Amino acid sequence: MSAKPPKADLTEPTTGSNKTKTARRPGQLRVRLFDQESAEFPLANGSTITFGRSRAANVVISDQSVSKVHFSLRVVDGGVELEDLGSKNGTWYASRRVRRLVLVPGDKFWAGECGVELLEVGEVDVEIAADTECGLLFGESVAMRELFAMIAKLAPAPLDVLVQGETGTGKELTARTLHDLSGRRDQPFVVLDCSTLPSTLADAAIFGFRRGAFTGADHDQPGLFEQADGGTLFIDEIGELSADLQLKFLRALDRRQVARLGDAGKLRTVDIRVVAATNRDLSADVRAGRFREDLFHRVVHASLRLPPLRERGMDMVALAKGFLAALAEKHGERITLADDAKTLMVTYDWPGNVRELKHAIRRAAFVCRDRVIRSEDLLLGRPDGWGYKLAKALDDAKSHEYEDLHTLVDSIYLPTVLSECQTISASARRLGITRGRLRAKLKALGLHDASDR
Ligand SMILES: Nc1ncnc2c1ncn2[C@@H]1O[C@H](COP(=O)(O)OP(=O)(O)OP(=O)(O)O)[C@@H](O)[C@H]1O
Repeated sequence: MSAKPPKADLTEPTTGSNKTKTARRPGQLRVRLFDQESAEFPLANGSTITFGRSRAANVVISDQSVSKVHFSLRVVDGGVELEDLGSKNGTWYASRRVRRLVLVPGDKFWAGECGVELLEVGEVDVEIAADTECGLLFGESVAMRELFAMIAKLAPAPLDVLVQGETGTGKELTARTLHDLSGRRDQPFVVLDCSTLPSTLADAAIFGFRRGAFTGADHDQPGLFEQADGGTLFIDEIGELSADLQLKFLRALDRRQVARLGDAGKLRTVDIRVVAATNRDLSADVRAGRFREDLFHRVVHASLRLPPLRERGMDMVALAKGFLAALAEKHGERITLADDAKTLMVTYDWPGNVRELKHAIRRAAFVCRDRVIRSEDLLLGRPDGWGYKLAKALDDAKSHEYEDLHTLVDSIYLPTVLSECQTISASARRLGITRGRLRAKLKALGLHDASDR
């Protein structure tokens, strides 16, 4: 079986500059396992090093009291984060069992009975983009601009790319940017989302079918691989692929050929560049036998890691201003951020990353007073709050349009206000609208009962 690389993209990118600068960031950990020489471990931007007794760990410790994958170290703001990965004998610091802790050089801890000392966090020079924008992505932090420099290099290269990052960090936007900055930009960008593929329809959707291949197949239909011919196939959530599909993908990607259902004899050659994304640690899945190693190597010619928002310096504030500017452009209302809102944003964890920020800012823009967003308008970290429900509803509805958002805000926020204020008058006062207007809104939402109050 011959592996055919994707077509070389020789044309120059249309947007995004390749100008770079140099910056310094933490890039090396020096650690000593007790009774051993110290060892140095290089760190890619934001990456994690795992330690344990088995080969599944990045650093193997041969000590029976240490679990297979016992703990990890990762550079964060202000030190090195130690995380116990569910070990049997525990991770101990100052005689206390810990799950997560930020260490500074000189700190010692125990993994089971094995002592570990963090000696030094070394800095390295990295190349960062001079620009704070890269295609569709925005970021001022060193972490993001290091990524932009890498995207600018990889986009025109004939390489398949794996994009890793937590949910909402911008993986799809990155894939789109890789496409837009490549020579394939005038060709299709096709999305194949493995997490929403119903297994019964998966084969037909991905590989296409021939008329008569199954009941209801009344025409010939090319699958997603063929639809992406000449362009980019974005395989989202590739870690969710079933074992059966992993094998079929491997064959298709290896040969760069597909056969439609009911037409097995006819192989169709496709010229695609694959960009895959996952929020899982795919190499850990490979080590654990959940993901095929051969498929992993087939789709990972190069990989990009999107840092979580909490590791992007002050980017959340700059991004929030960008989202507000976009709203102002569309609706003519200029809304600003109060200092306490900025402080909250910088200290908050952002588990939903940029998506959570975007929703938080948009809904705050609706409910804030005097066109200023204050910390209480952001409703962060309150899973019981209407804001959280709204973010979830928005995600479910995949609706990002202002008008839809407006209705969604009303449908979730208004009943909450009503139940808190009890009467129409008090609710209208709280919302700063007339009783008549509130009644009309409730009626439009079909909330007649509530409007009777
Ligand atoms: N750096 C960025 N600049 C501007 N907008 C961004 C950035 N990153 C993400 N976004 C916005 O955040 C939202 C989530 O982005 P995207 O869908 O690309 O994330 P994802 O990592 O693919 O999410 P998931 O894992 O849940 O599929 C989108 O609305 C996107 O426009």
